[in-house]
Amino acid sequence: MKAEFKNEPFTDFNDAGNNLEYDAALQRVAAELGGDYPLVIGGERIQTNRKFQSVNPAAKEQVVGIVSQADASLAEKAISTAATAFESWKLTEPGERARYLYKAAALVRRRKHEFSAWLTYEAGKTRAEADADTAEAIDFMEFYAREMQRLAEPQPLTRIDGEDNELYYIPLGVGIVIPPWNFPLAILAGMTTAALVAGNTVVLKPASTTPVIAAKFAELLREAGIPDGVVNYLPGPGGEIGDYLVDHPLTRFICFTGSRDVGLRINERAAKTAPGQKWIKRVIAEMGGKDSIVVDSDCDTDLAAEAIVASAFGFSGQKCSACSRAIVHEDVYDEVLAKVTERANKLVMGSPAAAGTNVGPVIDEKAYRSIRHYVQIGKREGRLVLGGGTGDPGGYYIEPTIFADVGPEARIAQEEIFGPVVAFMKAKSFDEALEWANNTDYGLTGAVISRNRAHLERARREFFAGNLYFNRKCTGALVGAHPFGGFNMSGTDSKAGGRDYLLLFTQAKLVSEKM
Ligand SMILES: NC(=O)c1ccc[n+]([C@@H]2O[C@H](COP(=O)([O-])OP(=O)(O)OC[C@H]3O[C@@H](n4cnc5c(N)ncnc54)[C@H](O)[C@@H]3O)[C@@H](O)[C@H]2O)c1
Ligand SMILES: N[C@@H](CCC=O)C(=O)O
Repeated sequence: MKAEFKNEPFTDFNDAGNNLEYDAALQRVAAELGGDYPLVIGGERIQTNRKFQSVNPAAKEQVVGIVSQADASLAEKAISTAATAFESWKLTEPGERARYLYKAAALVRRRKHEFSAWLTYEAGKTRAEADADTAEAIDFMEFYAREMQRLAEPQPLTRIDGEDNELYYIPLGVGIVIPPWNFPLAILAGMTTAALVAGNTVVLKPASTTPVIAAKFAELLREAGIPDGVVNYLPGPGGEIGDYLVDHPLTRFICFTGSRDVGLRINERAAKTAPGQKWIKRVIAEMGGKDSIVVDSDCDTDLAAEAIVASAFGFSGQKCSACSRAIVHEDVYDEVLAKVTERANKLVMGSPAAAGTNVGPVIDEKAYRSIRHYVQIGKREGRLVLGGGTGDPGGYYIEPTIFADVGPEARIAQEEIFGPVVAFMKAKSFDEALEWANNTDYGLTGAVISRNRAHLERARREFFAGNLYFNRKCTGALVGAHPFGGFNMSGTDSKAGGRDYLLLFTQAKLVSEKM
């Protein structure tokens, strides 16, 4: 067993040397932009006639890669290849499977800035956000490798005289892994490697806007020695091949992270038994959020402002954990609003490749239009205090935007915007603030900024969120320390990066021998 798990440290970008190394990585990756990426099924690289251009959201004209697109017949080939590979992969010892993950983690660590640079180009992540994404990918692999080794140990069972009883966690079969674009390395790596270290094989369908980083990761798994067919890289239109993969009778489980609508669709389709299907499909679905930071009357208002700005505008608010509602007690409302506005006003919006940029672009034209539409709605539902505008038209830039005096039932207080927009809501009491924090269909993250112990204890019991934080931001869960996943329409609360996670990818088998 390896040494105890520790989180990968983040890079300090106040250090000039680290910035120079990042510059060099950006340059190396720039030389590779525009390359061709085939599908990879059973180790075979397959070019298709239909291609998708992945572009840099910060510079729309820049092509990051040209990616082949699968159709139903290639989806069929990927599933049957994964099913064949499962017959041998499931027999691989858990320790051996774990070693592949340690190796893959070491390879990413060695090329950390290079992976982060791809995230900057393809997802528009600033240096710090890209670095955190890469570090989390390393963490997931290190953590799940240890977890598999733990699950492979003899499991505690009640002793019965004359019997020898053992319980094994065995794999499920072929899994469809469907990640989102917003953590295109960490979440993709976490879901894929959790599935395979548990002994399953995978069809990996990356998000359409970030298929290149997915191809880089699939290639790295090969380099780490994972046999052909265990992970099959299958980019293609979600709406088209997604249903095919989900509906397939050989699909044993679906591991999805993304929007509520797609998650619910997958859940519904997976519940229908296809002809020839022998099992109940398992669905692991992590979905959206409408997350609140509650600010109490007795609190450190600087801390509150810092937490709101970091949670609302980090990666332009494109995190399921982002604070899109600041619910502030009326006693400190004006002060907190002023402090948040002052801090947000100083954020530097611009190219995520540049050192010192705080806010990059949003992911694509669709997101850009949708967020701008919400800004228009916000102008009717609240008072625009900051932002509302756009930036360099060469990219999809939207200014950090603050609306004040928003009601709890307003659309911008209820619907996931997934952009740099925060709604301030003035609560008369802590009771009212807590009631509003719970009045959404979601239940992913939340935070309370307070010095009042009784209020914190109440929130501990009553604030209905999968990840609740006190006196800090509501983003930035760390693997192992903050297992991540939400309640209600935020998903199945699968707690990625926690000790329960791998169980979702296994089934327990008990063998009892009479002695
Ligand atoms: N809870 C979490 O842990 C978590 C983490 C990250 C993102 N998210 C959520 O993800 C959303 C943003 O990500 P997104 O825009 O990529 O989400 P999305 O639902 O649009 O897409 C997610 C994935 O589903 C695929 N897809 C689309 N239609 C499909 C279908 N019919 N069948 C199968 N797959 C299909 C997409 O191609 C993509 O790979 C936000 O709602 C955010 O809150 C949640
Ligand atoms: N785990 C990340 C959010 C993932 C979703 O976007 C966080 O805690 O901020």
